[in-house]
Amino acid sequence: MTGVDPKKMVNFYKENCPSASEATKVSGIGNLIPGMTIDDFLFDPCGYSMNGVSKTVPGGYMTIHVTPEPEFSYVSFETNIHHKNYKDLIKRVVKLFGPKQFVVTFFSSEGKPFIEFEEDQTERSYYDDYYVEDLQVCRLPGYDLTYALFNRFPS
Ligand SMILES: C[S@@+](CC[C@H](N)C(=O)[O-])C[C@H]1O[C@@H](n2cnc3c(N)ncnc32)[C@H](O)[C@@H]1O
Repeated sequence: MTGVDPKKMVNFYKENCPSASEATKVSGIGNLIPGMTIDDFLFDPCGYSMNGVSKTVPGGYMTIHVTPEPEFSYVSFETNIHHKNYKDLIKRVVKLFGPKQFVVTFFSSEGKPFIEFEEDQTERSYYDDYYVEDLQVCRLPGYDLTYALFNRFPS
């Protein structure tokens, strides 16, 4: 995610937030995926990283890194935890950070690419306030990789 909303970045500055666990809580990161043991870190003067391991899904993890400086703001999110509805998960992640642009890379070994966007390739698909700028589906041996680039509309 790039061009993230500066108002949503205030929690990732030490002068505004007393601790990493507070940043995890007030930013909403702590509620993204339930049942995680979280190891989080707030850099000085700003910046945030967290790694979470699932208490219930063996080997399940999530990780988030936040670079809040407005000149080059960037947030990454990654998880291997299976979700019935990835569209909903991505929507919730994007809402926490309000980026101007974001990229989704989606790996699936179940023969199911990121279907919600693959179905509508004739016109630009919309996703809340975002449109799909680019969409590529690579069918690789044993898994599919979907790449999608989203831009906020109007940009
Ligand atoms: C969260 S770290 C992670 C960077 C990594 N490239 C990523 O996105 O996975 C980047 C943020 O932490 C801040 N930061 C402060 N001290 C740092 C340090 N010693 N090493 C790395 N980042 C630091 C940077 O200014 C930036 O806002």
